[in-house]
Amino acid sequence: MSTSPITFLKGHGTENDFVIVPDPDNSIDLPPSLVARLCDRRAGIGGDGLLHVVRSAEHPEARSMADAAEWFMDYRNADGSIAEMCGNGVRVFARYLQRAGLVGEGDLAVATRGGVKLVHIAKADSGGGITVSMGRAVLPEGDVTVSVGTRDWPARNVNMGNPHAVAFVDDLEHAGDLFTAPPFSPASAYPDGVNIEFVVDRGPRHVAMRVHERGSGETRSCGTGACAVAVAAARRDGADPAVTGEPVTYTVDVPGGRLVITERPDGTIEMTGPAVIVAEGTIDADWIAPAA
Ligand SMILES: N[C@@H](CCC[C@H](N)C(=O)O)C(=O)O
Repeated sequence: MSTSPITFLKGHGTENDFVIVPDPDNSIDLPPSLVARLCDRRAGIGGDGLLHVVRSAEHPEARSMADAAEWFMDYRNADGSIAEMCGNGVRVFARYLQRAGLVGEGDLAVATRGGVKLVHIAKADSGGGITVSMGRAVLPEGDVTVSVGTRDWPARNVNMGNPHAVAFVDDLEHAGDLFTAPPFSPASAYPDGVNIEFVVDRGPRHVAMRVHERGSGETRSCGTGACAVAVAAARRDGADPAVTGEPVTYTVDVPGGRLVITERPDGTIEMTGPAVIVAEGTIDADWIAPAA
């Protein structure tokens, strides 16, 4: 079977990096094994994940959202697994659409497995950041424990469309090398796996985090994770916009930069951060389908 070359781009948001595969008609076969090879940093292009850019009307998982959002972010983790949402990814996705001339500055709706997300692309002369309305956090009841080596911490279970465990620690070094996923309990809290954030305070409504992402390992940033952290920090600090009627904003530093997260009195969460397209190229047809 002959394989065609694939056009790709590379981009990142706070150094959470992605292989971007534009495929408006959903005609490219992207099995998990190919996604994992593309995301491989030595044998492939390299990325924490892959953004498959498809028209919503052309994708079975997004057709029902096509009236609300023309484009579907078919997000994959670096190991080829599927995730519901990627906060940094959706900003990079919007930046790609803008760069390709498919959308302009201003407002845009993007379909994701976690629902339609509203995105605002700021004008270049006002910083050029991208703000995403991430929806509401869900905080399931129940104690969760995360451990690294001989240390363990209670963690807050926060669902941002995808699952997170947020642990406040004394020192980010206590998270260790994060080469492997930290154990958590009970297993029943996260039947589909979890993204784990380790958090320290930096100042009033200012925290820093490291993350081990489900399906990708330690990454330099996680947008949904930063939202989960901001909500967990606010509740720990006794701040609940639904009670006070006032929005609450946290600055969340990640190894790859800074995200600003605001929770509004109606519970909706906005995330603002950068999104950069780095390169564009073509994936060799022979590499896509190696000889048997
Ligand atoms: N890096 C992303 C999250 C990507 C999905 C995650 N690994 C999962 O499996 O839930 C972000 O910026 O939110």
